[in-house]
Amino acid sequence: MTPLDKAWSPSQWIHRDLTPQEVVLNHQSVTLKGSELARRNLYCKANVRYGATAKNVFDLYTTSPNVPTGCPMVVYIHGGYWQYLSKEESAFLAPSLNASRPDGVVFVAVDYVLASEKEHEEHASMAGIYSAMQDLLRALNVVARKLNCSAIHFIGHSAGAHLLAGMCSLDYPSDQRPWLFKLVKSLWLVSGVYELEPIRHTYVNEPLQLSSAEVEACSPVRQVEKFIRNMKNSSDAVVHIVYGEFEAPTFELESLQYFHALKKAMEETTGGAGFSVPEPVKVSGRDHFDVIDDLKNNHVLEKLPKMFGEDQTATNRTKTPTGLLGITSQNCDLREVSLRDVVDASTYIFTL
Ligand SMILES: N[C@@H](CC(=O)c1ccccc1NC=O)C(=O)O
Repeated sequence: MTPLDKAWSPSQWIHRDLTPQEVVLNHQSVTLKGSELARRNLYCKANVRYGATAKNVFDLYTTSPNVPTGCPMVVYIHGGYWQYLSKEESAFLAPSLNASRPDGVVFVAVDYVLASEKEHEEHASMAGIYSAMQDLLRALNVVARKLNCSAIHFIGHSAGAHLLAGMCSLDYPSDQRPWLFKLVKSLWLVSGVYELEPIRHTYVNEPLQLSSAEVEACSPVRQVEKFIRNMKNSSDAVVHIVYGEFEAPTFELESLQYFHALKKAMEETTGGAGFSVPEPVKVSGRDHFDVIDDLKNNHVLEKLPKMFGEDQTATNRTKTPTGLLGITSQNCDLREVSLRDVVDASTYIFTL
């Protein structure tokens, strides 16, 4: 293993009695088991299509098929260097998040095409994976508005944090930005990668084959102005940058550099950014993997109330439930959907 490969292998830097291979397998098994618990105990509407391929789907998990008005939506985008894992391992936070509020949450586990899935051709490139995030944001807005969600919160881990930051740094038509970002209340960027150039010189690049154009367009640290342009339409979102104490030093640096790039660009923005970025949180005693595995039960859970703010104990809310059954999509091209359709349609665009 070259020093550069090691620097970009989070499994090599753990302080646990496991081999690097074991720690990756352990992450997969913990997240899979947690997700199976969600599938057993929560209502799940699987495979809602948001984009061009059969992998551009997400699953919705709720405490009941009738979602009370005002439930927040929480979206999880998995990591795995754009090559491993799937939505099947992405619902492990759903049980604890659903239990953390009286009305639960609408939890969304996202699938996306992986670079290793060559059958998806151009969608399996970084540019393809990245641009699918536009479709994802549009689709989530459609569903959130249909279910009368009060807010959307995003959690991305590792490569998923990269995609989440990327989703907020893409070019959107200016007339779409206000409604696409209006519901966004928080981003949780956990152990992310924000600059792709170093990765191009490691084993991670074998399936990715990054071009220099992709490195430029798909490195969020190089696109902070677009992030600010988009996110100033959010509802005063908080951007949390989180990483573990026992990360590879490169990963700590990625988080700190992204934080400073955002801060600098925010300072240079006239009229205020419309969102805030607290100091990055370095979670003690955690590595790249258990920093997210344990989000459900200890150190970071105490931060979760902040995720929902005053929604926690909302009692005076009008509780008109909205049927989750109404939002099954079958081969529905969400890119054709406008906000008007979603708000005005008496019969919804999805068919059962
Ligand atoms: N080959 C990597 C694996 C890895 O980075 C990873 C595995 C599962 C979930 C997230 C990961 N990291 C970034 O997305 C390693 O050695 O740690």
